[in-house]
Amino acid sequence: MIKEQIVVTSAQMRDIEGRIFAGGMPVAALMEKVAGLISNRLKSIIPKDRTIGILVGPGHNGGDALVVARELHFQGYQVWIYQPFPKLKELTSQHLQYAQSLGIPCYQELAELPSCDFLIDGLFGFGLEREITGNIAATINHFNDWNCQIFSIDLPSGLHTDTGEVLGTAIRATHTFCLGLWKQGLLQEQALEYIGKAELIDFDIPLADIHVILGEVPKIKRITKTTVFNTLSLPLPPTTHKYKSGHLLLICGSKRYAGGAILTGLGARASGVGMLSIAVPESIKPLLVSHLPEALIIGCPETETGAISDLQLPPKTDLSSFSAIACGPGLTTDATPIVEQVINSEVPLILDADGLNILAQLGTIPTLRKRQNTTILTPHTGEFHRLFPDINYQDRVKAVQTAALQTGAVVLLKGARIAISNPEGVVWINPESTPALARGGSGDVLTGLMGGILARVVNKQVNIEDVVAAASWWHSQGGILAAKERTELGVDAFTLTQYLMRVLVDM
Ligand SMILES: NC(=O)C1=CN([C@@H]2O[C@H](COP(=O)(O)OP(=O)(O)OC[C@H]3O[C@@H](n4cnc5c(N)ncnc54)[C@H](OP(=O)(O)O)[C@@H]3O)[C@@H](O)[C@H]2O)[C@@H](O)CC1
Ligand SMILES: Nc1ncnc2c1ncn2[C@@H]1O[C@H](COP(=O)(O)OP(=O)(O)O)[C@@H](O)[C@H]1O
Ligand SMILES: [K+]
Repeated sequence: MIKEQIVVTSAQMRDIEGRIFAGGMPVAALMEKVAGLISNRLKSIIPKDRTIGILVGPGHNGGDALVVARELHFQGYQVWIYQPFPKLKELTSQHLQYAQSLGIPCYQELAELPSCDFLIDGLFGFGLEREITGNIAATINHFNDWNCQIFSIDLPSGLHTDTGEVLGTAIRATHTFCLGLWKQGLLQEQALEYIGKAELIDFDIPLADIHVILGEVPKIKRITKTTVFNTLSLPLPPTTHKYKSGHLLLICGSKRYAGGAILTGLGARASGVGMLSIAVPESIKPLLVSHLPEALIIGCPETETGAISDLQLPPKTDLSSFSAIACGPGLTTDATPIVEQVINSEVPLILDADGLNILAQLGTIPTLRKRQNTTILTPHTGEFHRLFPDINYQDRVKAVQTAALQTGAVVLLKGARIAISNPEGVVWINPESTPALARGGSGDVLTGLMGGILARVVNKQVNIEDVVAAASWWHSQGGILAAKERTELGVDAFTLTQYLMRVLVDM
């Protein structure tokens, strides 16, 4: 387990910190070390002739900020300190006293503050547990209106360390230096507008202490390139053949939503799956053949509305012939019997889009638990709400854990920060993405890609949540790469499919 993958709550961080101190590390020494690393990072970013305002809170986040102030002062920066609190923790108070003795200007009143080019936010860290109100709230809003870059220490002051919720108000940082281990709140969607560019400052927390608190395999993890690479099962064995690289059945599309089937197929193509079969209504079969000549397109009888009415598989084939099924994009809700049929099969199954809407209509979510094989559900927030109206998705990590526990499925909640949970509550969070993906059809691409990876590796002793994580990461990285080359407006879903392979090339 690498540190970049580990995610902690404030209680876990406090326990880990407690072990370090109990082991003999002096608190002041650790603060000195951490703040030294932050100062070095700032020196590499901020030119020497700039003025830096340091915002100091009552706890050790404020203490970190004061050590940073002192170090930057010695490096020749113009520094001032703003400290509005009547009472400080002892160590913080000592650092303030020393900064004052060095002649660093210290202010308690907003009105007295000189201007500056950069702000360092050391108001609150993981010790913030209640709403910020009154003067302090007004102060934070005031600094947000200064048009300058803000570097937050540990996390933007005002964010809940675990949920990323704004507690009253919060600093809108342009950069966040997360200390030691990733705090869960920084990976939650609602924190996104506040954290800017986030990076981890690794201050050598012993792995042994982490393992004692989080277990050998932590439950909540951040997806990294390494996770993905291990799951993709590369390089291919030299003697492989097409049926050893998985056979995916996609069930998707309707006369109304033919494009969704093409996009799902192109997503699956990018996965490198050995065999791809795509069941669609008969009337759109020629269209699919023209876009995916390598796939076996199964034209099915259709309803009057142009949805699949009967899954007519080729002779000598039944659902168990496939390594995995991905079902849903573009089906319309007229394909209800098909969704019931795949749920009743014993094949590893991904349900997306109308597959989920039908599931919600059927009201048979608990029957998913009876499935003998893997089930993966990939709702966006609207679909999630239809499926799980009683689950509050404000804390997305808790929400996916609850949904996975209820269904026995691996649940992926889409959005700017995808969260994935297996029924045991093992969570992956996708830490990087791009709003360029917020366009119709990009979810269809994800379903196809995930289906293909699942079919390829399902019999290779991989964890299913790792497969889902790998697909999410790959999909997001495709979006990021495409947006870099084509701008955020240039990433339509078809274009996205063309960038997926490039992600692997660059890996
Ligand atoms: N973990 C590590 O290994 C290391 C951690 N380090 C650093 O320590 C930070 C955590 O420090 P921390 O525990 O002192 O808490 P912190 O976030 O500074 O603030 C809590 C203070 O705020 C107050 N307060 C709370 N809510 C309030 C409100 N709404 N309005 C007003 N006041 C409020 C509360 O006082 P209270 O009134 O509750 O007594 C308390 O005094 C951490 O983020 C990191 O930067 C590094 O130095 C070394 C390595
Ligand atoms: N703001 C955003 N930032 C990053 N990714 C996003 C954002 N909004 C949506 N996405 C991603 O785009 C995809 C959209 O999927 P979905 O809503 O199912 O679209 P569709 O059904 O039209 O294909 C998901 O992978 C989702 O995580
Ligand atoms: K902070």
